[in-house]
Amino acid sequence: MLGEVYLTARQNRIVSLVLNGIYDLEKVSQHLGVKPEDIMRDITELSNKGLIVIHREVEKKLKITRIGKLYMEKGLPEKIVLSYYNECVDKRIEALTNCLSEKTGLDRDEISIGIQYIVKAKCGKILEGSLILGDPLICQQLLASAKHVEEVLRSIDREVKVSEEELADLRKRKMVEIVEKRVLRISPTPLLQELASKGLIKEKEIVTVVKPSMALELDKYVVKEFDLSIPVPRLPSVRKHPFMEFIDDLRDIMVSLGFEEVKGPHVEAEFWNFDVLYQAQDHPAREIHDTFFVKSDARASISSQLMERARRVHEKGWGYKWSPERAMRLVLRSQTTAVSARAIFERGEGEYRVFTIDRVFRPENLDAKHSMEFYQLDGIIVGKNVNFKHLLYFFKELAAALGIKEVWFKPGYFPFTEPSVEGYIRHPKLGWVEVFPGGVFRPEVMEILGAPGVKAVAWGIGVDRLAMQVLGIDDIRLLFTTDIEALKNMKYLGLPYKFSKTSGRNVGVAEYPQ
Ligand SMILES: N[C@@H](Cc1ccccc1)C(=O)O
Repeated sequence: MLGEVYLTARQNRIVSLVLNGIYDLEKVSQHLGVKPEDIMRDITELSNKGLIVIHREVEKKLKITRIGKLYMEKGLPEKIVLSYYNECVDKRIEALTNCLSEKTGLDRDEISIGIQYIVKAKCGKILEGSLILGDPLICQQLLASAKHVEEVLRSIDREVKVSEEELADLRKRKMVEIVEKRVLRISPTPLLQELASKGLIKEKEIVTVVKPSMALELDKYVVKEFDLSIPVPRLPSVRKHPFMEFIDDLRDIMVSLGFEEVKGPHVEAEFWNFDVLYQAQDHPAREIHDTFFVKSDARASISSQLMERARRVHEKGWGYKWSPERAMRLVLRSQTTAVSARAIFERGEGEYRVFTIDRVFRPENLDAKHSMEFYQLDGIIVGKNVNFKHLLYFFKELAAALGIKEVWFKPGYFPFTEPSVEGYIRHPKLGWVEVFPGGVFRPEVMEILGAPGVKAVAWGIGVDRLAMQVLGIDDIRLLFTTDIEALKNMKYLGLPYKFSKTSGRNVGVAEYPQ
């Protein structure tokens, strides 16, 4: 005999949606005006009661890429080139590209792609460096097929099915991509259908605690029974990203060595990134590494007294006309030495040690050893009697704390330090890698920063390279990966003195400098 089944109001609504053929969990949750994850508990309970079945599926969906969206909005580049071709007088590729780009707002790369398609389709050819259109019939065909592609894009956008052939072309041109989506579907069981048809599904308030106030109308409620036999879901244990763990440990080491942590902005004035470091505005040393410039009219504000000091020191030392306008422009900081400089300016004379661990940005081509953004650990030791030996000692001390046995030093060059040093450590696969650049800040730097005559040793350590050594990886991209499998394989055992002998990592103690 089937008995009555009690459901909460929400479970009852879910059940009636499912009985009406709405199986997609996302749609069900939309009907209820909540997020899918909010009804997971109800879904599990309904499934435990044998009323619904949960199906987990992977659905392939088409996604329009950034390029696809651009083409949908502006039209395919070949169409644009053809439609505006007559409006540009100079048909030489360079001039034509500029003209079309100006007229249409499409960037030059896209215009070039348009021209390539026109040539490939034989609607035009390049004669003596100019694009000359040919057979109008062929161009008409090209236009028609471009329009068709745009229509296909719009169909995909409206989630209308398109043919494999049509798709192939769009995928080749990277207008769409296939993304996999995990979807949950639920369907009614025969039991549910039977209960529903006999009107045995009842809605009640389901409570876990009976309060005295309910005593008089107990039949309004159902007290929920706990089913302790249901296995609890096993969640993967959550842990910090190994690279972040390593950075935390680095921070710990710095603090234990008596350093105070400071922070500075990612968007920085050229002034702090270069000028205070005595990197001449007209000198290639300024481009010792490439820099991302911020496309904006915004300018930094810097005290005029400080600017004046920078001007005086630059003009006296380098003999050129220093430009305050240039100094006020904004960049993505290319070195955290900007933060060290700010710290000296704020603290002035006296004795102190500060450090910062943070991201810097440089336009590099991404490969195993280079990334456009990476971490640096910059620090300074400031005081009247600080000297170069303190710097070498610091590097050795840090290496020792990290369990790195070999450090090799050679003289180096940096525009703002003299003397300068480059310290190398040995990576099992990559060989000797430079991770410890540093030096004594030049007197000019200290003068600009308002601490004339004070000594400071400074460094800017490549944290990522250090991490590659410590984490045993040989590709910098892995440090930023979100691929769980790759992350599982990345073992960070912690600092040498933090793990037990049984953990298997065998590190020796670094030798201290004499
Ligand atoms: N900022 C330098 C490193 C450095 C910092 C401080 C002193 C000397 C060198 C770089 O990024 O290459």
